[in-house]
Amino acid sequence: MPTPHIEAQKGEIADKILLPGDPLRAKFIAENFLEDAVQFNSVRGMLGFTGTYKGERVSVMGTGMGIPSISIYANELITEYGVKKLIRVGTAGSLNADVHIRDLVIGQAAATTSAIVRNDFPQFDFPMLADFDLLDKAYHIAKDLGITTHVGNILSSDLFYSDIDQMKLGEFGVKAVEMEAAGLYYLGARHHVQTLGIMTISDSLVTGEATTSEERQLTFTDMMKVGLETLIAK
Ligand SMILES: O=P(O)(O)O[C@H]1O[C@H](CO)[C@@H](O)[C@H]1O
Ligand SMILES: O=c1cc[nH]c(=O)[nH]1
Repeated sequence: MPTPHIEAQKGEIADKILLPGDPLRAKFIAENFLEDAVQFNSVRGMLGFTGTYKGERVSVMGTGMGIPSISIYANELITEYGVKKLIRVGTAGSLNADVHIRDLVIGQAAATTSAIVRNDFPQFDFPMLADFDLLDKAYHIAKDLGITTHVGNILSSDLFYSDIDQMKLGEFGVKAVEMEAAGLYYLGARHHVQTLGIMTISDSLVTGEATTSEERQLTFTDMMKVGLETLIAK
């Protein structure tokens, strides 16, 4: 049965999915990496596709920007369509001088300005963690491909334009800021499914550098490959 936000029938979505924020990035992945890709969603322009990658059935779908948006899609994918492995492939801003534009950052854990945890657990701090099996696989796949990859804490901010001193977290080793991973990890814990965030550094809050659109395209391709290889790794 279709959900309020996804028009696919049951069975049209694979149990493994890549989740870029940008629905056009989902289309790019389907067109450039998947064979026999079929579009399963266009509700609100949030494009989703299922095809095969190296013979394995996989899906890719946009999530929109921010934790409220990714939480809607991840919830429906997990609870209504039975998705078990969800990997975000996003962009992020570096908070750390050692983390350069075009590098990959794999979010081992995600701090957040969102109240998602405090709403449910007012008396606890609840660390939001990536699935270790996916994390381990992604790191080794990226390393074997020769891609500069950092693993560690990230910040999932509610605001792209923030007045908070996010750079302060860089002093505590937080690698980068983006806007969705903590929400995805929280739902992974809630529903006992595997989740991971792999981000490409598109800009640096430390140096002010930013990638060109051509460079971003090439680096995005590395991240997509690592995400897909991780999804199908045994
Ligand atoms: O490139 P995506 O995956 O959308 O990720 C990042 O880019 C958006 C902000 O420009 C936010 O969604 C942030 O998390
Ligand atoms: O959320 C994001 C994504 C990319 N760059 C940023 O500074 N923030």
